[in-house]
Parts: sequence; C-alpha cells; structure tokens
Amino acid sequence: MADQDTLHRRGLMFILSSPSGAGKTTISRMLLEADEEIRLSVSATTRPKRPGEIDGVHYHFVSDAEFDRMIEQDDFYEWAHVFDHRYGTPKGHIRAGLKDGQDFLFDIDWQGTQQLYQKDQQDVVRVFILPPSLDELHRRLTARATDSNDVIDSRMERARAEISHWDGYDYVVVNDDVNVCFGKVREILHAERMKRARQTGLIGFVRKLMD
Ligand SMILES: Nc1ncnc2c1ncn2[C@@H]1O[C@H](COP(=O)(O)OP(=O)(O)OP(=O)(O)O)[C@@H](O)[C@H]1O
Ligand SMILES: Nc1nc2c(ncn2[C@@H]2O[C@H](COP(=O)(O)O)[C@@H](O)[C@H]2O)c(=O)[nH]1
Repeated sequence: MADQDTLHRRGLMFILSSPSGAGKTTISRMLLEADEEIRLSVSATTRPKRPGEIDGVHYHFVSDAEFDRMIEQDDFYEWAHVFDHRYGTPKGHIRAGLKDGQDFLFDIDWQGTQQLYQKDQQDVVRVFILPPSLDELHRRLTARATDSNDVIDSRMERARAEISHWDGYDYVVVNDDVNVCFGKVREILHAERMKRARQTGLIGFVRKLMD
C-alpha cells in the first residue's frame, strides 16, 4: 500500500508588495494571525521606529553603521534603498526552513522581490496589492497618522513608480474591502502550497500507488 507519510512539501517565500499605504502590512498581519504555517521574515531597516512598532518583531531597527556591517558580512538575502532609508532581508534560517516545509512571508518592495526571484524562482510567490484609487491611497496614509505631511507627499510621489512594477508579479489584488482582499490572498497561498512542484515524495508515492 502507498504510504502517505512520504508526502511532504517545500516551504514557499510568499511576497506581498504594494505602494506605501495600500495595505500590505495590514494583510500581512491578518495572514500571520490566521495561518500558523507561515512566519514573517523580519527585515532590518535603518528607518526610525513608528509608534507601536517593536524591535525584532516588526523590524530589526539598526543604525547605518550596523547595516553597513551586515552588508560586508554578506548577511542579506537582498537589500534596497526605499525612500530615505535602507531595508534588507537577513538570511537567517530561510533556506533550511524552506526545506523543512516552513513558509515565510515577505513585506518587501519590488527591488527586493526581483532579487529574491532571481536567486530562488521555484520557491517565490509574488503578490502585488493595489489601492482602489490614488485618492484612497492618500486618505489611508493620512489616516494612519504615522508620517509627516512631507513623508506622505514623498510616498505619494513614489506610488506611481511602484505601481509601474505591477507586471513583475504573479498575482495582483485590489485592496478595496480589506476582508475581501485578505480572502483572495489567503486563497492564493493555499493554492500555491498545493502545487505539484512543491510536493516532495510524490514520485515515490505514485509509483507505490501503481504497484
Ligand atoms: N481595505 C482598506 N480599507 C481602508 N483602510 C485600510 C484598508 N487596508 C488598510 N487600511 C489602512 O490603511 C493604512 C495603511 O495600511 P498599511 O500600513 O497596511 O499599508 P502598507 O502598504 O503596509 O504601507 P507601508 O508600505 O508604508 O508600510 C492603515 O491605517 C490601515 O489600517
Ligand atoms: N527590498 C526590501 N524592501 C523592504 C524590506 N522591508 C520593508 N521593505 C519595503 O520598504 C517600504 C517601506 O516600508 P515602511 O515599513 O517603512 O513603510 C515598503 O514598500 C516595504 O515593503 C526589505 O527587507 N527589503
């Protein structure tokens, strides 16, 4: 009889990107709360902490000198300049985790997405979140009340450039109603987990099945 215990799957790198304020952090937090099989890849950043953010949970907040040191030591999977700061994905235990079936969630921009995809196409799933309109994007950034008007203006200025990278993603989802958007993102994650290429032990299982 075929043994289902030989069936396992590789983990995946689930990337959520969007222009700032479209809601990827909100969707990420909903996903992490609802799904025990996915873990956040905590980025390092040189930007200052926002109210409510916790070092080591939302980001590793590091100085410029520390970020330089991490680059020199080849500690990053990818890193990029975003707005006036630097952000990077520490290598940590990602590769070993993927092999063990652990999924990782990445809240990173299009530059980081391209770098991860170039390094590891088979494990990467790229999802781009769009706002329903630029007016609504501005309203969300203002309502979030975490940034000065100057910072909000610079994020709005960059939004068009970021949106222009929409076609570098596998999925594009509009975040109008947050629960609907979350439902769609969750469906994508579930379907991607089932992909044949991610199932290990399938060849042996099918062979035994046919014996
Ligand atoms: N569908 C939605 N409808 C209304 N408000 C929303 C929706 N989704 C998110 N928001 C709100 O919009 C604001 C921006 O969302 P969030 O911080 O998740 O964006 P972000 O894309 O992660 O931005 P950043 O890249 O700057 O971190 C938050 O105050 C959030 O509560
Ligand atoms: N390339 C990377 N981009 C990252 C990383 N961590 C976050 N980000 C992106 O930066 C902007 C701004 O984030 P905020 O928290 O300051 O609003 C946003 O687009 C993030 O997705 C990373 O490690 N690498």
